[in-house]
Amino acid sequence: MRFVELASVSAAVARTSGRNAKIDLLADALRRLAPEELSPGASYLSGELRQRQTGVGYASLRELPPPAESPSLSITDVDEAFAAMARLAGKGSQAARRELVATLFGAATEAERHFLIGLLSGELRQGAQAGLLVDAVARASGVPIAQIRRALLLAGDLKTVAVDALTAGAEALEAYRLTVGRPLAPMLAQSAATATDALADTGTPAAADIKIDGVRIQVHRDGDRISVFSRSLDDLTARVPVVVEAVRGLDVSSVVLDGEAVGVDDTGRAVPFQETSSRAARRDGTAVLQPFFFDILHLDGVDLLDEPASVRWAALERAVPAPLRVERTMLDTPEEAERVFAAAVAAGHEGLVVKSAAAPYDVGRRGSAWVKVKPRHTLDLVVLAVEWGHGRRKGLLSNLHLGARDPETGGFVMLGKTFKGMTDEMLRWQTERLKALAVEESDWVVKVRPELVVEIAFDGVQTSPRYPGGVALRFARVLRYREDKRADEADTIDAVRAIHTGPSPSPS
Ligand SMILES: Nc1ncnc2c1ncn2[C@@H]1O[C@H](COP(=O)(O)OP(=O)(O)OP(=O)(O)O)[C@@H](O)[C@H]1O
Repeated sequence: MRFVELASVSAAVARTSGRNAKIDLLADALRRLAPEELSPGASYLSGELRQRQTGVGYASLRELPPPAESPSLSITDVDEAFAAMARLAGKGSQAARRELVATLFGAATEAERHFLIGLLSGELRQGAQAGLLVDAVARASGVPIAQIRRALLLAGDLKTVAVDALTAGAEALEAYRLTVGRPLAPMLAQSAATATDALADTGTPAAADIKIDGVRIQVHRDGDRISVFSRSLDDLTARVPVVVEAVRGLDVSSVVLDGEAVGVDDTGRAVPFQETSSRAARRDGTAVLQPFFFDILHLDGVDLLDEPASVRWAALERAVPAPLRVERTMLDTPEEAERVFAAAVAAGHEGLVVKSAAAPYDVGRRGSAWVKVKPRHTLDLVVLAVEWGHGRRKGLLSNLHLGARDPETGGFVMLGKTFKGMTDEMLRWQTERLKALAVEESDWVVKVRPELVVEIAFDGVQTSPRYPGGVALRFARVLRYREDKRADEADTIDAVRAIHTGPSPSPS
């Protein structure tokens, strides 16, 4: 396929409304790609290329030669050019890169350029686009979507999955295995309003775990090699020496553990989340974050992902001593669930995670096998804009405009504003952070790139013609920033509407 066709598919997807129609366009393009074009084609259609992978500076994109009159580039030409740019390093590489950019763009027509710049600037890199492509790979290959998703989470990269699904089919994907040392997307939890509802969702037998208010960790150990990954699969190893030493002390040869790390003070008590989160961000290895493990995905050469939770929990107890595990209580009745929940809240914990004893580890899924219950309901929203403060807050960015995710459009729907709940330190921090995300400013309002996720408490959701989604939050206030979450993981407008129309499960 010629590159111009890929560019026109991308433009058509952007123009088309409706998720299904977009997926059709992408699936059709995937079917038309030759086997050797599948990997770059899938990667570019998902907008996956990053500016930093190629090292191309924005400045060099402003001084381009005139565009070509007619298209001549193939997908392979473009991919080879990007690969050559990425290989450049050291002295003289800047000039060589500029030359490669000039050659590539000189051979590209206006339409192709638009797509190339979108790729290089990251503008095409939207969660929505990548999400659509996952569906498109399923549609084009005929492999069920659930299997594509699982393969994606195990392989960690859509290109590989697309190539295997389209050239070798379901069987090739079935052979994907967990690899010790390579992180996989962690299993996530749904929410319920009460412990009784949570148990109704999981079914019995189940267990109630204390919900630890820290940061998610996934620890891989292969012999002496230990790596720790975050919820978003970033490598945290150098930042959490206490976790590394705790896992080194286990009597195992290889293991993959899932858990939560939390800051503790001198007396061993957990510190507030904001402190844990800032300790996790320190790069100097001085952070004291204590691990509490709640699951095990691999032990001494045996994969446990597909085993029921009861089998994994028994393996966890064998491999990890009690002080390093979360507190877990087996549950049979709603009364027990309510009692354990009340005790957890009274002891100052964030809540419970109720877990089905029969379920496998659902890589990357938010299903009914794990259901969290908290005494307070919150939403994770995205900061869309912010207003300069007045009076005591003069010079600080204060009133946040909050949005929920709209999965249909890939955009955000504004739900209201708040300047409540922030400490002085948070105000200073958000001012710096939001200044860096600013895109335009007028009349005290600074519009920002929608990247920062903030956890909001509220008293309810009301109908409001003033806001575009028709709903607004009552008494919204900031609890904390969620730097471990990306904007495409924020709560959706549907979750907010579900609270409005109730009585349905609450969000986060
Ligand atoms: N015992 C536990 N079992 C599972 N997850 C736990 C446990 N204790 C704390 N957690 C944390 O709770 C999270 C589960 O909630 P969820 O999957 O919805 O992620 P989240 O949106 O980050 O959650 P929240 O916003 O409620 O903290 C896990 O990612 C993990 O970090």
